[in-house]
Amino acid sequence: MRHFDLVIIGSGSGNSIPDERFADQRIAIVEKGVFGGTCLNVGCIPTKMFVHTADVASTPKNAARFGVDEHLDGVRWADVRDRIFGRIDPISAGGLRWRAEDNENVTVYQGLAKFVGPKTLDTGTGEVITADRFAIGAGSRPVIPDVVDLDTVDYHTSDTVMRLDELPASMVILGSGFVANEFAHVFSSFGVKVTLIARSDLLLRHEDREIAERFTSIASAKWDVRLKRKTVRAERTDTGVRLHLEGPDGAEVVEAATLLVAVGRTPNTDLLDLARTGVTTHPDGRIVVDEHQKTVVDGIYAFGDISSEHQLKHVANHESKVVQHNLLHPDEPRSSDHRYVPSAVFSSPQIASVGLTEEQAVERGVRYVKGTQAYASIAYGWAMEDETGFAKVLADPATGQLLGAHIIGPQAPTVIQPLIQAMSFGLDARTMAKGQYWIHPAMPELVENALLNLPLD
Ligand SMILES: Cc1cc2nc3c(=O)[nH]c(=O)nc-3n(C[C@H](O)[C@H](O)[C@H](O)COP(=O)(O)OP(=O)(O)OC[C@H]3O[C@@H](n4cnc5c(N)ncnc54)[C@H](O)[C@@H]3O)c2cc1C
Ligand SMILES: NC(=O)c1ccc[n+]([C@@H]2O[C@H](COP(=O)([O-])OP(=O)(O)OC[C@H]3O[C@@H](n4cnc5c(N)ncnc54)[C@H](O)[C@@H]3O)[C@@H](O)[C@H]2O)c1
Repeated sequence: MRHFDLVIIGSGSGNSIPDERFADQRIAIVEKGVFGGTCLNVGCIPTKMFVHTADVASTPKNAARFGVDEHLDGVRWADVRDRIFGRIDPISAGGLRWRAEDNENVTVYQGLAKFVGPKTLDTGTGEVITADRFAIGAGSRPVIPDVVDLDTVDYHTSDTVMRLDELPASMVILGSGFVANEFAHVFSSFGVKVTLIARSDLLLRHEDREIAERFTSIASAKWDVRLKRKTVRAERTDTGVRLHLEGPDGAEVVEAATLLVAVGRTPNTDLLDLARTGVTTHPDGRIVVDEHQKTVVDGIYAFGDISSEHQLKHVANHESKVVQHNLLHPDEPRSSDHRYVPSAVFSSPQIASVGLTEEQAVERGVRYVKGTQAYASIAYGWAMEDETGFAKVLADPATGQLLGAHIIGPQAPTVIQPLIQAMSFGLDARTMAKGQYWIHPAMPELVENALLNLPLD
């Protein structure tokens, strides 16, 4: 049986662990799917390439108010898709080739890893291996909801919908979170009639309520948004799919050419037979880790979607760097920093947030003051004719320390970054607003004014 110093399960964020400092270690990487993981192949990167393309396709809709008349001649789906994957697929293939052929100390196993004993792994390739240490970054996969007869219809998840052969005339999207709202923007901008089915009373209900309410109201004007609906049964039709729903007005049906299921992601722990090696999991399936990303088994670490409550690439990257350090310096371990984890929804409009929502502040009894600023009242907002976007900041009334920040509107994920920086480094709102220049008339003036609008002494 071959023995390694380190085995990495999953080639997503885990692939960045072995660098030149590991040159004297024998390393195995086990990957069951496409090399490079979710973000590169079926997640952040292709979706954002589609989102930008959707932004380009939707400009004519908003052009007339600027006195510019434009029209969309068409969307060449095959060209859109092939531009994106024509860039991504070679990166994945190149990454695999580099690890498998050019890294002398690394062996790549292309199979489904499963523990068969303490620190003993079946690589799914016919070979069982052992190692002193393991780094588990096996990620998550789409949840398939319990809807009667769903298995009898052709449905897509984020894993497959970006590679459709052709654009459908219509799409029903089950779910109301990140994936649902990003793809609703993409496909509706390409001319697909989109219906969104949400269980909750709001889209993006994890966001600050005022932000989710604003988003839901904008989305409802563009898409057929069905809130408070339970999907009970799916049915195949001659032209696609029919969903049977129960909602506030009783039973109803929705039909579309294509169904996209986007109701969350579950960690891939069930594939790993972790009990064989003693690694424990939370009730929701995530691997239990401490602040050093260590599992309960000495020498076994986990990071990213398989263990984190934040299913975000910047978190997976951060945690994999912590694992990398702790593998190299076990006696001086680093801790992961989850104090201010930001997130962004790249839909239309865009949303970004960090820290507490107003509802969380109330629930936790945290004292706060609030400052808001509309894009419509800053100079660049006039330039963009934005009428719906705003920023909202929450701060401690005694110290001025920022507690949370939420932005809906153009380039929100970029505009929010100085607030993430201020929170991470403990810069108070007044010093931040008044202690630096803000380029005029640029979009960060939104942040400056939201800070100045905080009722602080
Ligand atoms: C559509 C979509 C859009 C997203 N957009 C964003 C975004 O804009 N920003 C953001 O921050 N995050 C985004 N995310 C989330 C982000 O992609 C994930 O948080 C991140 O990729 C997780 O990285 P990871 O290294 O933990 O796992 P992954 O990248 O998923 O890597 C895990 C790898 O392990 C492999 N694997 C699993 N089980 C086994 C096994 N038993 N044996 C061998 N191999 C195994 C898998 O095949 C996979 O390649 C998006 C996700 C999706 C689905
Ligand atoms: N921009 C980004 O950072 C980005 C983009 C895409 C995905 N992601 C990550 O991937 C994860 C998965 O995304 P997601 O959108 O699938 O999950 P999500 O958790 O964001 O949203 C899932 C939604 O589906 C709803 N839901 C659950 N079961 C349902 C059912 N049976 N019928 C109808 N609705 C149901 C939930 O109430 C929830 O609102 C996210 O949590 C996020 O961390 C991030």
